[in-house]
Amino acid sequence: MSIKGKTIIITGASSGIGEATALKLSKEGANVVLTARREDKLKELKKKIEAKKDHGKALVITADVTKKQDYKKIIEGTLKEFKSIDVIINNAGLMPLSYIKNLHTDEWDKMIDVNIKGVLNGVAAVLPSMMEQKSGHIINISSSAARKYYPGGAVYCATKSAVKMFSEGLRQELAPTYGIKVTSIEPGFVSTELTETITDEEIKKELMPMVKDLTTLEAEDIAEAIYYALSQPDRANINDVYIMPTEQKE
Ligand SMILES: NC(=O)C1=CN([C@@H]2O[C@H](COP(=O)(O)OP(=O)(O)OC[C@H]3O[C@@H](n4cnc5c(N)ncnc54)[C@H](OP(=O)(O)O)[C@@H]3O)[C@@H](O)[C@H]2O)C=CC1
Ligand SMILES: CC(=O)[C@H](N)C(=O)O
Repeated sequence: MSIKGKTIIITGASSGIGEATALKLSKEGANVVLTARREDKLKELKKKIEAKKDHGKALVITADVTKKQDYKKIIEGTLKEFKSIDVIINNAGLMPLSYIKNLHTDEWDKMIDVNIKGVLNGVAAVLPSMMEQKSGHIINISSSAARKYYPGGAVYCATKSAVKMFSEGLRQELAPTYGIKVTSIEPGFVSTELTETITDEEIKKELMPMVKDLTTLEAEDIAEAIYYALSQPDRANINDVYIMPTEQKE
């Protein structure tokens, strides 16, 4: 199914997976709403997209996913410019890994606020118009971390498990009744800015050298997986996509 002319909101579009996804989906003709906190990065991306022939349009709306009033701005801005909302990709996230004994409780709070509540806020914001039009697709970026613990990941893994299970509940409640599709994307290591959110010195020493020797996934690989989920016929819902670097054991 073509996504040409569809309206797609992408959170965390200022770098990594969000940025690569915006480029891929606009290349396929979708109109993308780019949201994140760093306006300069979003404006650069909009320029890049609109400089390409045959790409969809791009709209920049700066927003913090933890703020419900920012979502109001996203929805109003999107409907004003593109008239409908077909897809939201709840991608914004952070990963300040740490060992529990080090009690980085402020970072635990931040992960819960952005990785879980940010997704809930996104879903709550788009549902009224998707339920009314009886169609839509919600894509939540979970992680391979939803399926297994890895060092320093107790809270991060918990947030990603929450997103995975919430996505399943959302699908069961909304797909059969409202025709709203739901997909959980669960990647292993992807080279992005995400590891820059790590402050715990033990993790930096122990985990990061393991990642250094790995041929990781690229953000473009995840963009392709998202495009695959979006381009299925109406009758097919891709529930989850679990994608790992070939060299990543667990
Ligand atoms: N990289 C990896 O190995 C994997 C990543 N993931 C998940 O993919 C998603 C994207 O991460 P990735 O691309 O790797 O990392 P990046 O650090 O490159 O991207 C994170 C994005 O989230 C945005 N963001 C962070 N906090 C907020 C906030 N409060 N409000 C709005 N936007 C926010 C950032 O934008 P800004 O700072 O401008 O607001 C940025 O655009 C995350 O959910 C991550 O957990 C899942 C599995 C593997
Ligand atoms: C668990 C992973 O492989 C991943 N790097 C993530 O950021 O979620």
